[in-house]
Amino acid sequence: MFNPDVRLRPEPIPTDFYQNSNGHSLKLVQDLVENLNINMFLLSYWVSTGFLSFHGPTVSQIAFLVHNASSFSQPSSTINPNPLFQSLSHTRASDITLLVFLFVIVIENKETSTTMVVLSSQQATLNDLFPINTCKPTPTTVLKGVPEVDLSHPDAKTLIVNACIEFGFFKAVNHHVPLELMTNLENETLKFFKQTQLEKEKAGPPDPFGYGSKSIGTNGDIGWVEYLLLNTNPDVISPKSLHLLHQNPNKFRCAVEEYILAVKEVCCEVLELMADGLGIEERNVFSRLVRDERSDSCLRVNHYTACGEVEALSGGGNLIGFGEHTDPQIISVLRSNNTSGLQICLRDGVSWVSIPPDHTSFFITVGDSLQVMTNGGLKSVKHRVLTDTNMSRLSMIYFGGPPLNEKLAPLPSILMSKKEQSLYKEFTWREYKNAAYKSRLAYNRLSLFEKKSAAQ
Ligand SMILES: C=C1C[C@]23C[C@@]1(O)CC[C@H]2[C@@]12CC[C@H](O)[C@@](C)(C(=O)O1)[C@H]2[C@@H]3C(=O)O
Ligand SMILES: O=C(O)CCC(=O)C(=O)O
Ligand SMILES: [Fe+2]
Repeated sequence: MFNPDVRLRPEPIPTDFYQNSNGHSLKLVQDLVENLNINMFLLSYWVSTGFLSFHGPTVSQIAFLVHNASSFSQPSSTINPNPLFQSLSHTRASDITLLVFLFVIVIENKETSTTMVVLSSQQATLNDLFPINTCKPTPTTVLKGVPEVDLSHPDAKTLIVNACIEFGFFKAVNHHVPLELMTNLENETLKFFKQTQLEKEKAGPPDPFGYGSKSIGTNGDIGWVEYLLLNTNPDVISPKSLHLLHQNPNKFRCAVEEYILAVKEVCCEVLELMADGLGIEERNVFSRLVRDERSDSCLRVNHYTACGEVEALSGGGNLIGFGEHTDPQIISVLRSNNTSGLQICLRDGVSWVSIPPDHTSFFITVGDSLQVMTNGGLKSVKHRVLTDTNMSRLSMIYFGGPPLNEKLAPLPSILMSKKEQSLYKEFTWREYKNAAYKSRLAYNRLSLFEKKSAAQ
């Protein structure tokens, strides 16, 4: 972690303060320090912020300082920026005329209280340095037969179960949530995202709730995304979520609350249809967990700005907005604007297909907890988001989760009717969530809870 004394000293960086690993980069740093009047404070601010682009009338060069987010636990919002920083505005990558990339690794020596900045090669390309991965520029396969279920259709329960067995995913139409309610939240959150970076960061860093940018979770995952993560239960609402709701205009709060009420209903309706479709007598076996007043559900709003020139610079592939993962909860209910980007992985485990967006519908994904409760009958679906070059994507996802103390294990009725052995150990949602939040996005978290003998 950064030494706060060093961080706050507004002095030029002494030349011997940084070292380069290969003899190329020193001049670049000197140029940056001299031409841009960068002082120690500012450099530290960038580093602890993790990723920042800037421009200004007197600034002829633009720098991206990139680091592995997991190496810094110092929250950027605790740093009081100096006036120089305030005069620099956050800018979209596509506004940038000249890019200079630095890869900065800060090594702190606790004994001597010194910090060394090691810079990678000046010649390094974006591909070498940019930590947001890209996908190979291969033609995208669009899933033609996206399973679509009219929630009011008499066969909905069977169609849902079939889609969840085949894809772990389906599109829900005829859900009775007014479009206006969805666009209202979309517009209110867009107002939030349009604020300056400094303003937005007052609601961060995510703990996991709050505003986050580029860093996803706390284990080094990075994507071309900024987001708001809120927990939805008023009784267990985190101080960060509360602060966000109260700091922002009333309209924002109403939009969030109204949306949560409506989307929770959709979530429970789908879960009841699923239980029915699986032949489970207790229709509310899944939905009661989400309806429970202690339910640990949350709402996430992801904003993926168009990646423009950064994409071109990165070799033409799409930037990863949100890397591949499964959602740990029971099911997730996703609604997005009409910008594409969502992809799911087919059951072969290797083919990725794009899901055409539909701003009037919900997309439902099976989460890990449902996989456990159905003993693997319904499997959680790997999904990811790639950014669009020209259009921003805004998505809001409701993650229906059980109460923290809820024990998760395959349902006895499923084991009996299918004459199966349990594939999973019993664990509480708290235990699973803790393990999940310690893992990287792409990690197969359920493997930690599989019964080894049954899995073989
Ligand atoms: C890298 C991570 C982000 C995440 C927590 C985790 O350690 C692994 C699971 C991630 C995920 C995916 C679905 C949801 O977006 C999320 C809120 C969740 O419950 O699990 C995120 C977590 C997060 O962003 O903190
Ligand atoms: O933003 C999206 O469309 C999906 C993001 C996602 O999968 C998540 O937040 O867990
Ligand atoms: Fe997800």
